[in-house]
Amino acid sequence: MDQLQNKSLQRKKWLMYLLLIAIFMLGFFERFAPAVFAADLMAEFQTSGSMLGTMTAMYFVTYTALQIPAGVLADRVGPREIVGIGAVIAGLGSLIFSFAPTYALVSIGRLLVGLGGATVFIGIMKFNAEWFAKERYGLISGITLLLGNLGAALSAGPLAVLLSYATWRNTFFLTGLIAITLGILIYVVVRNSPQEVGFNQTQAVSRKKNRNRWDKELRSVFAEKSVWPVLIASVGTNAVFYAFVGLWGVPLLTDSFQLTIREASLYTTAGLVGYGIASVVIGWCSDKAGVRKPFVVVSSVLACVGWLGLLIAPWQSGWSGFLLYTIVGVSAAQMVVSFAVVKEAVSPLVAGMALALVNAGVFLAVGGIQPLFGLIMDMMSDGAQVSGVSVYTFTHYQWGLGMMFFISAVGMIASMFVKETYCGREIEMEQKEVNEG
Ligand SMILES: C[C@H](NC(=O)[C@@H](N)CCCCN)C(=O)O
Repeated sequence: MDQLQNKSLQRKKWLMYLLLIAIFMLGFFERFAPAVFAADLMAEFQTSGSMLGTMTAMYFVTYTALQIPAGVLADRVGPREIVGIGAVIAGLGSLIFSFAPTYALVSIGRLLVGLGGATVFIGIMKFNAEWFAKERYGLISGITLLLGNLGAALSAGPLAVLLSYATWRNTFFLTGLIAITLGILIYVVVRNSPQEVGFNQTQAVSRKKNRNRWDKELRSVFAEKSVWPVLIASVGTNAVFYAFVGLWGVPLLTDSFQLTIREASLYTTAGLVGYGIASVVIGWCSDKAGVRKPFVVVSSVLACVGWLGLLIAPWQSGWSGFLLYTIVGVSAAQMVVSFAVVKEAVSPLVAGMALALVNAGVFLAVGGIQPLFGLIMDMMSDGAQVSGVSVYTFTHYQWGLGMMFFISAVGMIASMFVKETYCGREIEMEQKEVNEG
């Protein structure tokens, strides 16, 4: 490939990445936006908090359930088709949401947003695996996660400001139109791999030769021993962190140290900022070092230190609290390296399925850990309530924190069994041997 061709290929790659990242950020925005509109939605549809919760949870249930199918489709069909069509479905869901006159219809809209959105992350990760050099996979995964979380941050602060100018219906109408436009553009512009634009043709032929039936491939991913320690380690860092910042991190501070919700949110924000920055740093460092496992192990150890600190250290609101929330946030960035390890541990033909398995596993774990934390506190409390709401003290939260520490400790043990993939060099050599022999 001459220099001119290479330049034009690079330009195309970044344009495609930009389109994909735009729909990814929009998806994160839509995921968290109902929190800002909660009061308006409840008033408009005359619903209780639990009905509102059910409606918003539809997104997460569909999203999680469709991760593995999305992985299969990413491998068999390709990111262009699944993300393009997924974005249009999510956009239609958003439009239905914006016009819905009833609770049932608004829920259907939300369900479609989850259904279409489920394809996006796995599609991008598969695209990254095909288009970016394996030596850059950690960095590009870190950047991808950071940008997605920026979309989530936009749905909190700036959206609340926007609300004084626009209604929730206008906002979802607009996001619906943008998603449909992006979906069409992705379908037209994105190509699944450099081979589709004429590069690396020999690789394309050898890949076709090695294809199996999709169910056989999926079974091979579930049977791949090196995927499971990565998943357990990621639960011990990433799932516990998400479960905490998504639900218990703020009430712990308001109940134990009498902070306001606004003050307490600064601590979870510190954790999320640490998570975002560390995602890029860990990805970059791991690529540069040419190894993955030490980064997985160290972040697992860091998670244990953070949760143990929250459990037994004499921390307070103030710098010590900020520090511990930031430590557990930083440790959660392990996910970037985890995604890289699973992608490198399996054949490129099934990378989407392996990434989807780990992502779905972490999502499921978050869904399990959040209620378990509450259940443990309920079991340990004397049932005291004020105006029908349970009252918890720091001692009750310590039981929940103990569970978090336990999960992170199991994750740390699992991290020791994670396979070193040397940033993909190992599987490349194995494939060369297969192709030659
Ligand atoms: C990119 C994102 N997945 C993640 O961030 C995982 N770490 C799992 C997070 C679970 C949050 N409830 C996604 O799939 O959109």
